Amino acid sequence: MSTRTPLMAGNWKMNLNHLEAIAHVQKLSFALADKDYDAVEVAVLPPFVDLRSVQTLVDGDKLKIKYGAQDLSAQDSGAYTGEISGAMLAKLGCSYVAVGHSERRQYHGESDELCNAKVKAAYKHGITPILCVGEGLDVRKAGEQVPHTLAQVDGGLKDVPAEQVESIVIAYEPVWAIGTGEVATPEDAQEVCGAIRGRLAELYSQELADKVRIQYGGSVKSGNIAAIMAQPDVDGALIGGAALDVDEFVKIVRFRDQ
Ligand SMILES: O=C[C@H](O)COP(=O)(O)O
Repeated sequence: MSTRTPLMAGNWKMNLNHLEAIAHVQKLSFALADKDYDAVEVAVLPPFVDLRSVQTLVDGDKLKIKYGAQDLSAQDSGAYTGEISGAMLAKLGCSYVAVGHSERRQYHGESDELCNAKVKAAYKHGITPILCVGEGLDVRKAGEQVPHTLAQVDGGLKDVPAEQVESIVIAYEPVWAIGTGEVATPEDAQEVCGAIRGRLAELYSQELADKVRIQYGGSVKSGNIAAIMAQPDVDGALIGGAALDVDEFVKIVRFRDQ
């Protein structure tokens, strides 16, 4: 039986300003109890401009909620207008950073090479990357979801050493299921998450592969999370829309109660 602690991470995307972020995290922390954190790791990924407020709240009230960013620069510092470095995120106490979310790949042209540089930048500054991978609808229709996604895993992890990769989180998010209400079936999720674990075993070792947490993401809600989490290679979820509703997010964290 897996000893991996599930990670439920709420990706707020471009929602909630810094005042709304404070109210949201306060409400979430009131709703969650110690036993929730014993069973599941809970994290939020707010917009950059909210992170200082979230840090102050989490530190001041000694909250057990983890937090992180939705992206980072591959560069450390310098003339990169609009970019945010891993060092800056580390200073803000970020535990996690999403890398290569499909919306970054789609709207900002992020390649596997850039994602690989961002994974390395995150580790350089002691932040755990959540490497996002997954296929679009055309790839799914062609039945190529496994090789497509494994190529993204290969690209994102190129030359990243085992001692770093053993802590990575990989989020499998079929693009056709993101924000569409079209959730992948639990079997769809398991097929690709299992293949990702198999690839980690090939690239590194079975021991390492067994340590890595692999999330599913795409229209996760309280009503479908239990069946997805019942799959042997799914270790949590990256949650978009449903994470903006505290009550719904808490129900997802408590998936075992359903
Ligand atoms: O990062 C989260 C994913 O893009 C899923 O978003 P969603 O839950 O709104 O479908």
